[in-house]
Amino acid sequence: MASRNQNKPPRSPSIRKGGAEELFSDKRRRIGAERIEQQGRARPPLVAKTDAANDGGAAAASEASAECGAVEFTREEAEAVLNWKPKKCNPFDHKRKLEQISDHNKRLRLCVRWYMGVEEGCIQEKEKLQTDLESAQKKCIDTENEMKIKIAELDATISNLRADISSLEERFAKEVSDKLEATACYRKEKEARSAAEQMQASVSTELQKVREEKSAAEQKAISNEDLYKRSQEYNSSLQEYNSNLQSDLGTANRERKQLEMEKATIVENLSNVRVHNKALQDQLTILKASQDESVKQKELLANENRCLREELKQIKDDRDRQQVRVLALTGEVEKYKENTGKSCAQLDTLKLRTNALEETCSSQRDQINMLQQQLITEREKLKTVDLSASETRTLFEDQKRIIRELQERLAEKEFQVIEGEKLRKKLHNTILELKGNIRVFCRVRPLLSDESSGTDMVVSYPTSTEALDRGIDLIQSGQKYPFTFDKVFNHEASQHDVFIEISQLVQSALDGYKVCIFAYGQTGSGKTYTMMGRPDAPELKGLIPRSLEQIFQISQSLKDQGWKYKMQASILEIYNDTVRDLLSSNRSSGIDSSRTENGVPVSGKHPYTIKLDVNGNPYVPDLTIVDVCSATEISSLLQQAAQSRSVGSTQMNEHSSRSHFVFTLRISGINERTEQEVQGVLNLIDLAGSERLSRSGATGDRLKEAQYINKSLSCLSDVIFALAKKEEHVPFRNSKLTHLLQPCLGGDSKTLMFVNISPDPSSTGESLCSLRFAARVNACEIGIPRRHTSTRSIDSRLISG
Ligand SMILES: Nc1ncnc2c1ncn2[C@@H]1O[C@H](COP(=O)(O)OP(=O)(O)OP(=O)(O)O)[C@@H](O)[C@H]1O
Repeated sequence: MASRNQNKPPRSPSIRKGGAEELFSDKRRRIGAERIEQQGRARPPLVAKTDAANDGGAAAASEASAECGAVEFTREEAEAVLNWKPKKCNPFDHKRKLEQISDHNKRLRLCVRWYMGVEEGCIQEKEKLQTDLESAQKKCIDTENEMKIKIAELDATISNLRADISSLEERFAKEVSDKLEATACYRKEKEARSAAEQMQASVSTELQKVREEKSAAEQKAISNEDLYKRSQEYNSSLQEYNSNLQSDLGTANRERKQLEMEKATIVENLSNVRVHNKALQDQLTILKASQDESVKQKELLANENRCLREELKQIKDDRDRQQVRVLALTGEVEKYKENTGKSCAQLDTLKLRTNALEETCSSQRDQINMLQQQLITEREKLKTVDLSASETRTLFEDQKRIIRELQERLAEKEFQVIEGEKLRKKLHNTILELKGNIRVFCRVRPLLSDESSGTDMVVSYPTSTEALDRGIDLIQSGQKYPFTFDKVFNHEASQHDVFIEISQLVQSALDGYKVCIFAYGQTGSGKTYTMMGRPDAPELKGLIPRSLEQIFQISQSLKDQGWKYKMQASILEIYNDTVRDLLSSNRSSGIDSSRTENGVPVSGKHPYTIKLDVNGNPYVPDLTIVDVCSATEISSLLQQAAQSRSVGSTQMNEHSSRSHFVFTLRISGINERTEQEVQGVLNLIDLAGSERLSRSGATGDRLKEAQYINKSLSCLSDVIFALAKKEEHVPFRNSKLTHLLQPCLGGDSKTLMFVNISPDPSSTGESLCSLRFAARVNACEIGIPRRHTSTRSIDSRLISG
């Protein structure tokens, strides 16, 4: 405050002490006073002065000038000075006006001076306040720093307090443990005290007894003393009595002796009493010593008891304090217990669940361990298996690669095979075409046992290179008739040799061509032997069973190339241009001899006719067609057909050789890989035996029969000839044989005719006719013009012989 007072702005002497602050405080007081005045109390500040100035005029001005620098203005006063207006007076009273104005100027000067002084004071005050502010800020910063330091100190204190709290807690825990120990100690001490009290009580009891005994001994000693006194009195009385009685010496001596004896007894008794008394005295002394000792012990115990009581009191105080704390802690503990009570239940359930889970976990852990062991072993196994698998995989990859290569090679080979098969078919067909779609083989059977060869050879075989195995010379009446065919089998040719030559045609049937093999020749020339052979001897099997066996063998082998074949067989015979189903189940019993067709008994059901389907191919309605899968089935069918044929012949009283036997196998092949389809037909025909009518001598039905055979054979040759020449008009279709075989004879069809020759000299004419017929068929294929102008001429020649 002293420094503040030193910084007071300079004031005019008229200004009261207190500086600008006091000025402002005065001003504030004044403004406050004005407010109070406005509220009720009127203050006549400078108004009176102003009025006085206004009214006083020059006097006021002079007064103001006299008090220059000592005038204070309020705001209103200053405003009044600033807003001063000259009073209305006589407009011509200039002197008065001038006085008023000069007075006002003086007041203005005073006011300005005052204001400047106030402003200067304000500036100083401002500077001072600034200084104070800076110092206050500095103080503030200092205080802040101090506060920070104090905060740090407080933090340290807090940490110390926390450490203290922790130490106190530790101490509390220690004290609790001490308390427990003290409680245990107290309990022990209590027990010791109770034991001591009991001991004290027993000692007190003993002491009381001793005291009682002492008192009893004292009374006894008193009584003994009384007795002694009385005894002494009695002795004295006795002495007096002795003295009295001395006179009576004798008696008295006796009495004295007696008395002495009594006295000795009494003395003895007295000594005994004394001894007893001494013993009692000793006992009393001992008891006193014991009492003293007991008293000392009692004092010691009392002191100890006192100490223990003090300690107990302290312990009790401690205990009370601890109990207060314990109560507080117990309250907290109760709260905790309340909180923990719920948690305990949850904890129990959780414990139960945890136990259960732990049990599960332990069992699962065991399982996991076991499984891990298994896993380890399995992993080891897996490793070994992986190794072997990788090796196997490598091998597998190699094998796969090899398989792929092999598959590629296989596909390539299959493609090559297919292409080769196509090529083979093409070449095979080309070869056959080159050989001729219509070929003629000649077979000469050996002489039978009942036939005589005679001296002249009927048949000879040219040995020239170009005619070797192809030429045959027939000698009749010394004249040699040379013929050339595609192949000539002499009498030594076996069935196998013959089949080798025709096996290619069988292959053609599987390739989808129509193949027709038939045997032509005179009766007994060996047609049936060639076609059917002898069923009892396998090596003598004919072309039909051999061809069918080959068909099934090849079809089986072609399965690998994707070919699937369906075979359907039918067997019929044509007798006198009447068709007979040889596989019909009612064939044997169904012949009604009363019903005939062309003189032939026919089935009771109906005669078999040949019709054309939508493609123009002939078929026989109701003909038995059997699906066949093996050559065995075929052989059984052939047996059935042979049986039906012989039964039919017997019933008709005809020989089976006079009917045409036609075995037809329709082959449907499909290749799913190459999507190829083939439809082949294999016709194996054993024609009826031709004969020279002139020589046979047949008449009636037999003649008609022979005429039919020759006619049908002539028709067949004509049809073959016409088809080979691709003539539009095919003659002689009225024969059921040609009608049935026509689709198998033209175009790409393969036709093979066996001409069977008998070496019997008696049938040389028939052989010549057969050879000529075969030569005509052979000639049409190779383009040789017919040597005969008309088939009729041949027929007529055949018929005329
Ligand atoms: N190549 C041959 N080797 C041995 N014996 C044969 C040969 N050809 C035919 N024969 C025998 O000749 C006899 C007549 O043969 P086969 O019955 O086959 O003649 P065919 O032409 O069928 O007569 P048909 O026209 O009357 O039926 C039979 O006993 C047959 O065994």
